[in-house]
Amino acid sequence: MKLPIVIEDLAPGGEGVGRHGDRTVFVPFTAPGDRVLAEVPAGEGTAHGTLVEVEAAGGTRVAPPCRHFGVRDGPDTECGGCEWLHVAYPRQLETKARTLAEALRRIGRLEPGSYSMRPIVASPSPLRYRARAKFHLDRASARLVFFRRRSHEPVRLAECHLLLPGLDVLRAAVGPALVAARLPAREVALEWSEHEGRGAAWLLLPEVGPAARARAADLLAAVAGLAGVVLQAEGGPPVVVGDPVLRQARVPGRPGAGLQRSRPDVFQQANRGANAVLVETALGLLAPDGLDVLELHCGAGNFTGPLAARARSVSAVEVQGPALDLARADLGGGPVRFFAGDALKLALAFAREPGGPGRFGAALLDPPREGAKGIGAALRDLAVPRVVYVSCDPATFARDLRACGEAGYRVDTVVPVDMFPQTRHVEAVALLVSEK
Ligand SMILES: C[S@@+](CC[C@H](N)C(=O)[O-])C[C@H]1O[C@@H](n2cnc3c(N)ncnc32)[C@H](O)[C@@H]1O
Repeated sequence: MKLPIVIEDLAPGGEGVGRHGDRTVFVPFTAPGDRVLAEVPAGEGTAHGTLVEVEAAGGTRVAPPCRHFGVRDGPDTECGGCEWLHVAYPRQLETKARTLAEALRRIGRLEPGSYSMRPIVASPSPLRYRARAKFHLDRASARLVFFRRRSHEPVRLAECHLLLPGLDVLRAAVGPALVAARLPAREVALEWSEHEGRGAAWLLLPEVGPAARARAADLLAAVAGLAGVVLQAEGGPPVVVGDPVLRQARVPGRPGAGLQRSRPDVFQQANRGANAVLVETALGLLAPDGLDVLELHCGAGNFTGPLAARARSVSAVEVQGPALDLARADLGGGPVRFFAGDALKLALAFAREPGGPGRFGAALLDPPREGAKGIGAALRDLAVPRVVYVSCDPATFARDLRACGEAGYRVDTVVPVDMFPQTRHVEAVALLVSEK
């Protein structure tokens, strides 16, 4: 049935949310203040509706710049890449900060006011900010595509307003070249270095043998600006063709502030401008000057380099070999010692060593989306007085902060950072201080 609904807010899942009588209704592609007509399943209670028409636009609605965004009304619409291209950026920021505070309260048992919540840090660019992205190859159209929202149907991209212009050009060239080179990639990751004006690709293939390597060389010859490719079969080792190791400026436009190696199969923050602010925020909170620092989940050394410039020593832990290779190539010889392995196991092992407790004056951790279960107790056993936790998932972040609280740490400050404008995702940094 079609129901009139006034959209009151944005839900943590990204949809607009409003009420019809006593029913709460979630409607994608709506903005707070919109008066809409939505198709809603009959019944009672909470419902998920479909937008039929915006009868009157709310004050937070803006015109989305992309032809692929919004309700399905033709081929290549309802792209799953963005959620909030129709919502004014200040409202996106406000919603993200509130979602984070709510997760901290509900899951972390951290009441507002019991810690200092700083204003959310905006991305320097709300559009055209991505230096890397993952695509699928649609062989029928010879295009790199995103999937439609909640489906595996291809959206054959003619444009994407999240990609840096150089990455967008690479995207358009790589799809047809993959088909011409007969490389049946199931997934494709592309990365672009604004500093070098060149890019690299990672291809997930059914198998990687001499034929795939020869075809990858054809691909490199065919695509201007593509410097190298990493080929991988499911569960297999990465195979490098050409030179896929890019140099990214740590601060975009300021190569003098340092360069960092990256490769498309190794984790790296996609939003280089916001990443520079994230690193500065985390180090500002940690104050690592002159300290021996433990860094967990160091990846390719995003925080490690700036830490090494200020700390007395850095012990950096990472589980992924190629990430460590990049970090070592950039930072070997400095005051950094790298450890390959699981963050929790190594932290516990450090704590058991003679002189372990008290060995580190500060710690920084930046785990993947799943968080770092058990890390609170390990940090307590190490007697680390100050810890900065960087997270891309409010739910696991809140869970882990709660466990850190149970292990004797007080959450002092939290800073939300927007790494992913036009989506519901939010990054967060917390400073934890030992109460012991
Ligand atoms: C969110 S990324 C952060 C990487 C890096 N700090 C950066 O800013 O680019 C998380 C990193 O944790 C690593 N990782 C995942 N599980 C791990 C574990 N159990 N032990 C150590 N590192 C792990 C991943 O390989 C990845 O490099």
